[in-house]
Amino acid sequence: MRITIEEPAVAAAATNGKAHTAAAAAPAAAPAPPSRSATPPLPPRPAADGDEPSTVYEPPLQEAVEITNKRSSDILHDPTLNKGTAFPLDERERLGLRGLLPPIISNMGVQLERVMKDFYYGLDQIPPEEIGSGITREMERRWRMLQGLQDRNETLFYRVLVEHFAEMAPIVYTPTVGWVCTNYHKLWRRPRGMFFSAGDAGHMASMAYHWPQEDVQAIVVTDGSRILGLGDLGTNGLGIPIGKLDLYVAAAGFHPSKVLPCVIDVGTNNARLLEDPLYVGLRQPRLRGDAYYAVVDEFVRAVTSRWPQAVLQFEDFSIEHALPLLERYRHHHLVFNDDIQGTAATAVAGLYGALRALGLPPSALAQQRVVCLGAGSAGMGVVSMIADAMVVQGCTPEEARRNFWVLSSRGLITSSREVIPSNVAPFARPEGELEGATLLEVVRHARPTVLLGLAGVGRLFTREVLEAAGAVCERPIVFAMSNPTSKMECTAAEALEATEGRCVFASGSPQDPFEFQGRRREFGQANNLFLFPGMALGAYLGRTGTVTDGMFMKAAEAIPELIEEEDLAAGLAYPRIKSIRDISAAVAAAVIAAAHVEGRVANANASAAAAAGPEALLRYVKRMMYSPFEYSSLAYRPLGQ
Ligand SMILES: NC(=O)c1ccc[n+]([C@@H]2O[C@H](COP(=O)([O-])OP(=O)(O)OC[C@H]3O[C@@H](n4cnc5c(N)ncnc54)[C@H](O)[C@@H]3O)[C@@H](O)[C@H]2O)c1
Ligand SMILES: O=C(O)C[C@H](O)C(=O)O
Ligand SMILES: [Mg+2]
Repeated sequence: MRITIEEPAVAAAATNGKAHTAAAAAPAAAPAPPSRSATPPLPPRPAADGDEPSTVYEPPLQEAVEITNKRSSDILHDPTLNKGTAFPLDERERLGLRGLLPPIISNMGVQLERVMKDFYYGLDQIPPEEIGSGITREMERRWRMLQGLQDRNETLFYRVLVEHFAEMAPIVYTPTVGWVCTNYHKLWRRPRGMFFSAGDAGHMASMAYHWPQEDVQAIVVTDGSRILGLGDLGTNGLGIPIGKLDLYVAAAGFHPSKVLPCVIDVGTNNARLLEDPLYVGLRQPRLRGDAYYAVVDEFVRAVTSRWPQAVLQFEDFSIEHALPLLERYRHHHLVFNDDIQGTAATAVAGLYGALRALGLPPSALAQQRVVCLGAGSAGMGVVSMIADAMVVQGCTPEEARRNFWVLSSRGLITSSREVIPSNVAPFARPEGELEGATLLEVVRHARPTVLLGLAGVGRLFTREVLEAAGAVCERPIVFAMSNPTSKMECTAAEALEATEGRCVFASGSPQDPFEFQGRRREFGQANNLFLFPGMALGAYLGRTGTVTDGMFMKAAEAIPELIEEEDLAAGLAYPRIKSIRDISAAVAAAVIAAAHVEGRVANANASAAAAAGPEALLRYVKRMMYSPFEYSSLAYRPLGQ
């Protein structure tokens, strides 16, 4: 319900000194006569049918004051009340909107500019060519269409997404989501998720209560500092948690109303965004050091106090903060870092899958020689977990470490380098072994069986590198894991051509099948989408308190079991993503089983299911998953009607 107060414009002019609304700016009317009583005179009664015409009725000018008893998202979803990014701070505070809108308060002129740029669609948005050859205008159109559906009817949106996951994941998720984040401030329609910023210090705990859902089970948060391989996109990075949580619902059966995408805006160092009048994030350089951690700590306290059972996934934090934040919270909170841990488990799963495809047992992992391009959050997470998996397969930690050659932007890392981060040091090659060597030199020298790309730069697996990999190994495993498509180390076609079709290839961003040497070739997607939805579901259902390395290891081992025999014969290292719900259920069950062995399952039902054995546990997980295949009833109906 809404109450509209209409006041004579002169009153507004008297208090404010100048007319400041569209209505008040209309041509001036004669001032009302001074009143002798304390109550203002009633306006003349409008003429009614049958009245003698006397004077022309002149309605008082209206000041646009509207008082509403609606709050928070109900206001944003009421088109007559909504002002989008133009809500001033006092209204944001009084109406429970703080946190539901980006931190910048725009005026209508900026909003108008955004609309007009969109009206001349495509003239201002970054052309898809710049984001990557994988994104076409048709993909943009499909993204807009699906987003409209999600805003109107989430049940139908998720039904469509579940039924057509393989076609639609590349639209709502990687790689199209990279284009969405780059253009987020230009595509802006209505907010989804929450915005916490450095300007909200001291307010975050109360802001969490502005979110209308009492029961939030999963939160994905970014600070926008390393969005895919696209760098610092500031508040625009919120597109990534939104895409990840779309997969939480579609792939793992979280209820759509119980997931919460968040961005922590501590500024951006992206000059293009800072100069763009349409940018909706804080216009300041990124906070660092103690000031940065104070903001993230307050955010974590705010959301974990309001929703203590929720799983919190950290996503796309730059190398400076990704590992320190994980270490800061992982021992006391239900958190994980998808880029470090989810990617690592995905790579281990893919290697087990590739070995199966090559007809080798899991124990063969311990004999692989691995060259990893990229020593960042993802690269070192992957290398460390593969080494742990090699130990599971029978070698000593020292033997495992000798199987790796890791390169950063300065080439091969050896212990003769002056500064080596502590998580990289165990994998530095011995002093004197080709410090700073190029990838090509390293491939020729190390004779790898596995080539991993996690540098986020694009096309570093050149034809020469791939030919060398094919020359030193009969069936090299090549995973070009950087995202989005433009940052992949090589395409599937490049890998196959350079190795005469012998390599087992997978990539972080999807690759279409094609004919090669008279045979249709398809490829696995080495993307953490195999891990994070099921990991979160298992941790949430189990109420596991924390997320351990053991839970990730068991999740990784569960995935290759699900590759179909005919797909193994065709050289696929991963199961097909059309089976993503079964895969996520299996991952969740593996996670609960591992946590059960570690004595961490606090939910009695999950614990009993784990105790009853793998089949009972999988059945329990599947029954707990939300399905968008039926609308739920919003009116009471006796059973059977
Ligand atoms: N497929 C997946 O599931 C998945 C998961 C996580 C991250 N990624 C992708 O991995 C990439 C890296 O992510 P990150 O979080 O590790 O980033 P990061 O910034 O932490 O690390 C990047 C690393 O690449 C190295 N590097 C940069 N240029 C290089 C060059 N020319 N040669 C060799 N190394 C170079 C840097 O030195 C650094 O070690 C991104 O593109 C991201 O999208 C993919
Ligand atoms: O988002 C993805 O597609 C995978 C991964 O988390 C990444 O950062 O690239
Ligand atoms: Mg990521």
